[in-house]
Amino acid sequence: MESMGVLMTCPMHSYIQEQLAKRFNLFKLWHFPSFVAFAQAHGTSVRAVVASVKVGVDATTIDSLPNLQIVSTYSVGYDNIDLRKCREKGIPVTNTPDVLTDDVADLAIALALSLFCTISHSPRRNSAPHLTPKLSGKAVGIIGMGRIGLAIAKRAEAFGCPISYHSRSVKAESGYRYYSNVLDLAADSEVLVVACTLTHETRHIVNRGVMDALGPKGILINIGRGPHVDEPELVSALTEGRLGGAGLDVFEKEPEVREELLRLENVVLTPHVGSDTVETCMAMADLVIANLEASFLGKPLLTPII
Ligand SMILES: O=CC(=O)O
Repeated sequence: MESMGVLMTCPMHSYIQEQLAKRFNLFKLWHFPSFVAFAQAHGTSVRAVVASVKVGVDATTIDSLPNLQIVSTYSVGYDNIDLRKCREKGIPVTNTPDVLTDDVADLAIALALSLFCTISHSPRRNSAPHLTPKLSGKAVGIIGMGRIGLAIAKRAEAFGCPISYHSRSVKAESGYRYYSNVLDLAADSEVLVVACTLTHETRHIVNRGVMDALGPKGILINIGRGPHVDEPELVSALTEGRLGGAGLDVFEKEPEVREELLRLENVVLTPHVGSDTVETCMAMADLVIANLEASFLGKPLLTPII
């Protein structure tokens, strides 16, 4: 398959870059002065685009690659892929579900533990005694009860936390308490975790009202997407003490992080690294490659979104 043109939209981890380069005719978009320059020189050679959370695939890209037959994103989220355009052109899109679920759920718990137990800024031994609230037993509300939401719930259950959730539909088999309304979920939660897909409907699902309902002792954890949370409102709520704290892996305008968030004491931040473990990045890369190979061989795709 060495002749198959595969375009990477941005730098990714070394393993996926090496594996793609071994198997296909790999084009790295960032080595070209512009997309237009790339498309003029190589547009007709491209059979697949590999995207990531950093750089997705827009309608112009899809329209400029006449032989494109698959878009495969090295991520579970696909909010930065123009699905409407892909559907219109009959181009399938794949993502990397399941393989990263554990890592993202682990990070959600790590952020919560870090905030509650102030691990990340624990007092020096000889400073005044400083007590923190405990995580065990706190009421946890989860927005989104998909694979990742469920994995977070299982972990939080092990801490003795009662679990409630909001999602598009009731997941009766989960056995957790369902809220049709995020505001009510927040009011009854001490920790609110955002774990849903980013869509038009879930943009700013955590707004001022939700933050106020969570309250001055409440903790917000976001391992979903930055735009799920109204960030200026988050900064105000944290600064004014209307919200207890926030653990954030994602931000509204990545890779930028609001200056105010960096200065706040009741905040723990990680730079969108929810799936960045060695094992998971390899499994994600292998899944991207397996989808590309299936597409090139005319076989069924492993993890199609459309
Ligand atoms: O954010 C990470 C992903 O969507 O995989």
